[in-house]
Amino acid sequence: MKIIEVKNLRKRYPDHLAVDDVSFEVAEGEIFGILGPNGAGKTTTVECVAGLRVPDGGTVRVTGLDPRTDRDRLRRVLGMQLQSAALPEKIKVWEAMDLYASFYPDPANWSELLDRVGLAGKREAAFAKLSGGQRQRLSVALALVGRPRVAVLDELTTGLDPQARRDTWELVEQVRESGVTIVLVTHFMEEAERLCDRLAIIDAGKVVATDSPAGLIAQVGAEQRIRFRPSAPVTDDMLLALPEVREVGRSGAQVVVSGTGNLAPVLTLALARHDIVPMDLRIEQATLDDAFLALTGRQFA
Ligand SMILES: Nc1ncnc2c1ncn2[C@@H]1O[C@H](COP(=O)(O)OP(=O)(O)OP(=O)(O)O)[C@@H](O)[C@H]1O
Repeated sequence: MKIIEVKNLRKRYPDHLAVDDVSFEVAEGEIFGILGPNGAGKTTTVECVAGLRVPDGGTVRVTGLDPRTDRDRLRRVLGMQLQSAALPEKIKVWEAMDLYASFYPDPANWSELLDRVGLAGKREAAFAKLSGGQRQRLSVALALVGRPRVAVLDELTTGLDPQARRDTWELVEQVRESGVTIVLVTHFMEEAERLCDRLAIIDAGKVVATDSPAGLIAQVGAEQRIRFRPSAPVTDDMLLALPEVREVGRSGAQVVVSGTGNLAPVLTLALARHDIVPMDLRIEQATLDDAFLALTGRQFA
């Protein structure tokens, strides 16, 4: 079932067309990414989805609700984590949770939620005293306190150190496992690749492509490169006979094979059939960066 449907969304600020033509659908239970460089229109898009901005064109439906006319009902199904949780410095963690819970008719048990996001020990701490990662965890808990079916997480890991970022990714996966559909706004390729089931790449207010991370990479025919040292001589012809292989190069004792599709398993199987072991095997996978470059003609800023 489609939990979110966005068709031909358009939003103009007085001096800037922020969202030109954005369409996508989010299925129940998935982690759907909205990936794009700074200023691409990601935040404006999700603000329209959450009913925080009124679009100039197009349609948005969230569980069938129109954010423009069903704001109250929408608030109960969609939880929004804002880009930088703007809480008063002195508010304590438990006070913030209690306050947000009071906005909903049937809130989650916020004490359990704090436990789930790893902040049980910080109940009495003031917002100002939390680390960046803890603030983000709190903002996720606040987005979940109304028991939403969809949580929109915007730039969740910006400014976090690598460990805090990984912890936050785990949290996002746990939230999804608990049955909440997630829309994840990010400008981190690695984050999108790691977490999202599917994603829309947005550039200059338009969707450039929508697919799974692997699908996007395959769509642009981005290549993988495999390097290895064969345990016995291997001919170029033998490798080029595999449909997945496009090019074979040599670098000293190393063979460098470029290609697409299931290159790695196909290649290792073919070598095994010839009793050749690929020593020091290294796979250089194409990434979403490569896909972005191929789709837009420029590097991801
Ligand atoms: N309230 C506003 N008034 C005028 N222009 C705005 C407003 N909000 C955003 N913009 C402009 O619209 C464009 C899209 O902004 P938006 O925040 O949606 O992009 P984004 O992809 O989320 O980028 P970022 O990751 O930097 O937030 C940008 O050029 C931005 O400067």
